[in-house]
Amino acid sequence: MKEMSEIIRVEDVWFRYEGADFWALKGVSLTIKKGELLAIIGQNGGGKTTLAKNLNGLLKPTKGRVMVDGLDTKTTPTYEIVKRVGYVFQNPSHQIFESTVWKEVAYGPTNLGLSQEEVKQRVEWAISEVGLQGYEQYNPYDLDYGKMKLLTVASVLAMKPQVLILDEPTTGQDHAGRHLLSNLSKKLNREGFTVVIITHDMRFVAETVNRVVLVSNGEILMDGSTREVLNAFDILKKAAIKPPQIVQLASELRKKGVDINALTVEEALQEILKHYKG
Ligand SMILES: Nc1ncnc2c1ncn2[C@@H]1O[C@H](COP(=O)(O)OP(=O)(O)OP(=O)(O)O)[C@@H](O)[C@H]1O
Repeated sequence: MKEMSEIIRVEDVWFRYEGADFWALKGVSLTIKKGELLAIIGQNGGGKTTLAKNLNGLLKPTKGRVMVDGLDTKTTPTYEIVKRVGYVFQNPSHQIFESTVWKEVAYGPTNLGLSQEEVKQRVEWAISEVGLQGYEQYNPYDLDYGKMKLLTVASVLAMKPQVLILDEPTTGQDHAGRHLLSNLSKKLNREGFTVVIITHDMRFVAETVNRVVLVSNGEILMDGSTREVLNAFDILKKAAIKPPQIVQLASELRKKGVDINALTVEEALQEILKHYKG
């Protein structure tokens, strides 16, 4: 297998918000390799967003350091970091401020100082990546919530960052929207983007990512494959997280001697059919 090189390294990071009397991050260390598709999970207030904002230089560690593509976020201008690590905010209205979809997506690449032709190519590419062709002249606020979310992804993609951070992408999404975002995350990852998803949506995690970092109370409780972490019931419980129902069902079935290790409905279906057909 091809050795993946490192894109982000978090070294013993401690973070305290100005004026706060507690540490939001307490000695977090983490390495993210190019081409990974991972989730940072944890209960509300555990430190996920604080960690994610330290990954793209929006926040700088109080102690310790974060290296992005070999650059120390504390001593490198933030725009150099933001160019490499794009952040899609949880709430689209915190990110959208132009009057059309086209202008919104063009904003980032224009600010990078690219030629008009290059901006045009990037906008067309980013809009088609997320499937918003035909909506270029819409006012972003006339789009439904799911499409608004796709627009914020396109705006960040148009900057062609190496890493894409999606903060709680499934909040406010219906089933179809969640499915679309899961497929989009996987597609972008296949195309070479490193994708980091911050979420407490365990079903989305099971369906989407390969690696899971569990953050609780400002610390990393576990870092492993999706299958390992979602099956570590005792550790998840410490972080007040319930594994997806399919994972719980598979665990109960294993106790009864049924050989099943599914994370998703599709996997369970395949394993069950194999059993019956075999
Ligand atoms: N601007 C701020 N000033 C002071 N404290 C903050 C600030 N933002 C977050 N915190 C605190 O830092 C801790 C970690 O918050 P953080 O937002 O990183 O958690 P989270 O896991 O992302 O939670 P959520 O899912 O609710 O976003 C919490 O105790 C939170 O109240």
